[in-house]
Amino acid sequence: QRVRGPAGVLVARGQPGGGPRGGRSRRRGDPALMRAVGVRSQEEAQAVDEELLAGLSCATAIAKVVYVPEPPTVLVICGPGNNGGDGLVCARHLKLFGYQPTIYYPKRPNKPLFGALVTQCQKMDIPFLGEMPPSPCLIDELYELVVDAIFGFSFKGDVLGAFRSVLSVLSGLTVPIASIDIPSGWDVEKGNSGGIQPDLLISLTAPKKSASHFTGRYHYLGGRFVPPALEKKYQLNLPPYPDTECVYRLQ
Ligand SMILES: NC(=O)C1=CN([C@@H]2O[C@H](COP(=O)(O)OP(=O)(O)OC[C@H]3O[C@@H](n4cnc5c(N)ncnc54)[C@H](OP(=O)(O)O)[C@@H]3O)[C@@H](O)[C@H]2O)[C@@H](O)CC1
Ligand SMILES: [K+]
Repeated sequence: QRVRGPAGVLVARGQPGGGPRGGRSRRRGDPALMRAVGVRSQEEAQAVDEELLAGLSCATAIAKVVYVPEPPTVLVICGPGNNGGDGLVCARHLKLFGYQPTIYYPKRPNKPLFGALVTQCQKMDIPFLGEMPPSPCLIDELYELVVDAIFGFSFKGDVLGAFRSVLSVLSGLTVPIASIDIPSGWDVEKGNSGGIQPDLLISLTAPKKSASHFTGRYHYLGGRFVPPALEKKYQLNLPPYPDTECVYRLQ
């Protein structure tokens, strides 16, 4: 029997990520099991899958750029929405790729998906910081890379609340920043010339208009999950991902 594992791939039950092993076998349609697992609408299931695949794309793009020295220590800063969720998934895959991620996740939404993503990171022994390192030089000293998973395409206006000071620390960094989908604090369409300037941008699904203001060295497209009908409807003209790759280098 095959079930959906943590990375959104199909795995055999009893294999890592494949659910309960051994013990009393459960018959199909067991109501207790259904209650424990929870049921998802088609739309929710698709959104979960996309989030998981988006996070894998981000970790893959970072691994392709290969930041040295080894083993690279990475600070992953996660925001309150799905961009933050992508950061959690990215951190987990970075750990599997041999990196040493640490997560700062100060504003956690009360939704089961995000709770599950945190648990998965904890099970991988990824540490969570209680406080943001207060100065850019402390981050420069402790980490080789910062992953910006704070805000994505739903960000609007000026940065409000606690992330204002987080972004002000990030704008003083010497170590490179990898931004997921959109550099945080940038207007989704117009960018932000005074904001953070990432070295790597991983655009998900399709680059947003603000990507034309990106001046860093590496730009990848990730999230190979767009159905052909949707690509046609929105005229996305996505590039051909080679072989089984989940990322495509645009710059
Ligand atoms: N097909 C898809 O959907 C896919 C989506 N994907 C990923 O999801 C990302 C979009 O996620 P998202 O829509 O959850 O919102 P996101 O940008 O993470 O943050 C919203 C949060 O920010 C807050 N906030 C807003 N403005 C603010 C301000 N000025 N100052 C301070 N806070 C502000 C806002 O607060 P609120 O307005 O609710 O109070 C809310 O809490 C997308 O970029 C990509 O990474 C991929 O996984 C693949 C497929
Ligand atoms: K971001």
